[in-house]
This record gives sequence, structure tokens and C-alpha cells, in this order.
Amino acid sequence: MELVLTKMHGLGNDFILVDDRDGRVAGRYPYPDLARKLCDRHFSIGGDGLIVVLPSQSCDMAFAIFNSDGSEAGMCGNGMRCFARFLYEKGLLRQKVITVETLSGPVVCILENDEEDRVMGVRVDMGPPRLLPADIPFVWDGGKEPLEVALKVLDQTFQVTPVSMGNPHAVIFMEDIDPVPLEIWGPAVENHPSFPEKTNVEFVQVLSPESIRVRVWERGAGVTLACGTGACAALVASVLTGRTGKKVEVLLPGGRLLVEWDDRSGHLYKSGPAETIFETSIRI
Ligand SMILES: N[C@H](CCC[C@H](N)C(=O)O)C(=O)O
Repeated sequence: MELVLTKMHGLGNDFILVDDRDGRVAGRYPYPDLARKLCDRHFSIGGDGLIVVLPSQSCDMAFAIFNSDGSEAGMCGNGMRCFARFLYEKGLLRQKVITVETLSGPVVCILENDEEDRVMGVRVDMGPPRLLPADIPFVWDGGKEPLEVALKVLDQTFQVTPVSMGNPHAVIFMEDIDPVPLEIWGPAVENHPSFPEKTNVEFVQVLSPESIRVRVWERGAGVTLACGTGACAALVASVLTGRTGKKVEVLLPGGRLLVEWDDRSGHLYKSGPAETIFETSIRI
């Protein structure tokens, strides 16, 4: 079977996109298996995840995201920017405001184009954070929303703020995030029994009320250079714990995202780049 694939990234968080609106791929190759195969950086194209373009009854298009380990996630912030640019530049949609169906609900993308109609960036309405333990999900009997909950992990006790942006995140604040052994602490938090669906993990260093640094261990993908939903979760935890205002720059190893938690709508908005690296076709 011939597959046309497009490689894209958002701040170095890289994805392989495939248009399966006709269902040909799903009929021959289950998406989790395809993600594991194509995301392998030695034996195939390589990427943090596979994004599938699907038809939608309720929105302009539907979006599915599979991590490099094959697990499916409810949402992906960097991938969503790539998805919007892909739809516009491939001519699948020609409007600049796109509604997208995801496992965790509808998302609105606004293409930011220059005077030559080139996509310079994408602004995404990421919706509201989910903070109730059952919605994250996070095992917690402390009554109110969990903020800086003590979590024993290996030989450490982390103060964790769980936040969902349609996918689970464990936000941990530290004075200095550079020494963090991500490959050790990341999977230990990801797989902690308090997170029945596992979790993405963000170590956050607050630089000022308008600026934070974040390093990420992603559920199902490991260390990534950026995480859009993680940047949003980090902002939410920063605001709820009184560390920042509601509009911050989030500095990730792969680059900078602007994230804002809008008072009126309660939604988070994230703006950043989405780049196309190459297009290819392979036989599977
Ligand atoms: N690993 C995530 C999905 C990708 C999210 C991330 N790449 C982003 O930009 O939000 C999860 O399993 O929830």
C-alpha cells in the first residue's frame, strides 16, 4: 500500500501526518501499529507522534493523535498547529478559522497568515483546563481541586499539580530545572498509580510573573523539545499557585510559546509556529 506522508514540527515536537479521510489506511494498518512503525527514528521516518486527518460530522475536520509508542491521546497542542497548517496548505480547507473535532472535544484554530497568504503561525483555542480529579484523571480524596499534592516517586517527594488540557499533566515547580534527570523522574511520574491513564510530566522554573521555563517528559513519547498542552497546563498551575499572571511566555527547549488564560471565556489560547519539513511516500 502506498502512503503519502508529511513530516511537520511545532518547536521541534515532530509529527508525521497522514490523510485518511477515505479510511484506506485504517482498513489495512491499525493506527497504533502505524505510529510505532513510522515514528521509529532508526528504522523509519521518525517522530514524536502520528497525526491522522479524518472526516467529521460536527466540525470542519477530525484530528487523531497517536504517540510514538502507539498510545492515543485526547489532544496535542503542537500537533494541532501543524494540522491546521496542513489542512490549509493542502487545500483541504481554505478558511482561516478551522473547527477541529478531537477525542477531548472541539478545538478552534486561527491561521495567522502574512500578506502573501503564507501561514506564519497558528493560534489555537485550547478550551478550558479540567481540574477535577475525575476529569484528569488523578486518584485523590482530598476534596477540593488538587494543588501541589505530595507524590512519592522513587526516592523523591514531588509537589504535583495535576491539570488536564484534554490529556493529563503533572506539573512540578522547581528552582532550577536544568539538573532534572528527565529520563529517570519522567517515566516514574508518568506511570505513577495516582494517574490511572498515566500522565505527561512538566518540570517548571518560574523566571518572572510573565515568563516560565518548562522541560517535558511526554506520556507515550518520552523527552520532547516542546509540548503545547504541557505549556498550557504549566500556565494553569502557575496561576493557581500564585506564581504568574494569566499571560506568559513559555520557554521550552524547542522554542517559545505564548499562552494566555482568558478570564472571560475561561479558555486557554496558545500561539506558535508550525513548520513543514518534507513530504514523502512509502510503501507499507
Ligand atoms: N503525549 C501526549 C500527546 C501529545 C501532546 C503534546 N505533543 C502537545 O503538543 O500537546 C499525551 O499522551 O497526552
